[in-house]
Amino acid sequence: MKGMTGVVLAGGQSRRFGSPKAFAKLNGTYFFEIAVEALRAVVEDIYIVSHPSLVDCFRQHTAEKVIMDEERYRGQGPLAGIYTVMKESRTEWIFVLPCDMPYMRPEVAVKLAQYANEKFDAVICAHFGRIQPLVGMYHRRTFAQIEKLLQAKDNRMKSLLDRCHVRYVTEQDFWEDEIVFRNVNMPNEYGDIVT
Ligand SMILES: Nc1nc2c(ncn2[C@@H]2O[C@H](COP(=O)(O)OP(=O)(O)OP(=O)(O)O)[C@@H](O)[C@H]2O)c(=O)[nH]1
Ligand SMILES: [Mg+2]
Repeated sequence: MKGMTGVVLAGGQSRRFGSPKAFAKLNGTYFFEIAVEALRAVVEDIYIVSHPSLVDCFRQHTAEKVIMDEERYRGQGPLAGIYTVMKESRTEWIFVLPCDMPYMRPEVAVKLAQYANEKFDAVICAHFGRIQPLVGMYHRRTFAQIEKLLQAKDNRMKSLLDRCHVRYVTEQDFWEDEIVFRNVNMPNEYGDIVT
């Protein structure tokens, strides 16, 4: 879709996982590639936003753009990643996915993208009663608010959503298997994942 930039959030430390989650594999595919493939179904331009220790590794494994969280907000979590890509890109919307949802599918991105609507600041998956702030679209007009939160060291995605006009997309809008929203935190959570 024109007017939308894709973002793979991959700047976490994977402390609980023990090795970089972006490079864990499901059925032979790196986790980050699963997110890239899902985004590719809806956007032309994709950024992987990570931290200095992983940039070289990403560049060896992908032709996508790889950038680092803006230095002044580094370590402040996904909000810093979103901020960085909004600064780098020009589109009205950015479509965010985390690098640790290996069951994510392109169809989810396609269906969610249909809910992009100028009336809202953010359009976020909230299937089965669980808000997924890292599976959704953020309008550029949220940039100033994001910056304000980062400056105040309030890094919670919830703080941003509380200050935005959000369209929560649920199973009543489109049905999806619960599994697609599973995010991996520990190495032994699921049997089919290879670290
Ligand atoms: N760009 C960016 N992404 C982040 C940052 N912190 C977390 N993420 C990403 O946000 C998603 C969810 O984060 P977590 O589940 O906490 O992953 P994590 O921080 O790597 O793992 P832990 O160290 O165990 O908390 C993952 O895709 C992370 O890579 C950050 O500071 N910058
Ligand atoms: Mg974390």
